[in-house]
Amino acid sequence: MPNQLIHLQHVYYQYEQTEALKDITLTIDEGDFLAIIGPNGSGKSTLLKIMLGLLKPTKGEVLLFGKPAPLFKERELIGYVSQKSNAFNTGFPATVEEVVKSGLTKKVGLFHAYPKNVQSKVKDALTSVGMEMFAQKNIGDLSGGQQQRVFIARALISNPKILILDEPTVGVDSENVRSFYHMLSHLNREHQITIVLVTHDVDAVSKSISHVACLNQTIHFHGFQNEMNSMSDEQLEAWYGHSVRKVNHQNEVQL
Ligand SMILES: Nc1ncnc2c1ncn2[C@@H]1O[C@H](COP(=O)(O)OP(=O)(O)OP(=O)(O)O)[C@@H](O)[C@H]1O
Repeated sequence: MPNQLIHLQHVYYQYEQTEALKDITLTIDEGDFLAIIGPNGSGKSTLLKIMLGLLKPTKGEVLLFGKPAPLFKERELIGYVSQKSNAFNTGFPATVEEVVKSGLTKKVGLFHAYPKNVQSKVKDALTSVGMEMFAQKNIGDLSGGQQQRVFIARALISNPKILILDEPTVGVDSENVRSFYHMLSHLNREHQITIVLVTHDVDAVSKSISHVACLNQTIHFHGFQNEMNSMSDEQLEAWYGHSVRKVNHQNEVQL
């Protein structure tokens, strides 16, 4: 039986005025590469925050690595790259190496010494995202896509088992989006890192992912990427909330 890293059971989340999530039951197994897709305001970021244990569900249960979320303490097992990472102050005078090293802070604490092998950890993290040549560059001198890779390296330095990314390709130009997803696919397949991401790039991401979840308050579909092609137009419209056009490219679905 696959190892369940995250399990949500009948989860609801209510902001003051808005019911953001309704009856979500979802399991993420070790090795999955899951894309969560859905229209604006459909609850994607809220769902990620629930998975991270940052928001407590109004109703329902969240298990992280088999433990109820409030009892889960091994935070370094879950790497997170937020939407805000790419709104980084590009004038900030930090090298790529320093940014990646700062990912260890939650493990060593602010005033503790870094481990002796910190340089090799930085190098390994940068190599895994194809950015080892940029270690001494100022982060502000990199493109949006290169910065995102550095933030992923920062999340990877504490050896997480799962990486959670909220719209990681915002600020990545369209030519580089596919190679960005290819890099994530490499992390998933070669480094055995489970990946969950929120994205609007249904077409570009489809070659890399194993699973897809279609969200609009509740989960309208969760399954293998190629099974999404079997969703009827009625199901797609119920999910998306308005008329959509499906274009099949062998195993791809474009909306
Ligand atoms: N802090 C908050 N307080 C009140 N309502 C909120 C808050 N955050 C989100 N919401 C509402 O909850 C719903 C889900 O928001 P969420 O940000 O999770 O959606 P999303 O799918 O990530 O949206 P987008 O694609 O636009 O980023 C929306 O109706 C939003 O207005």
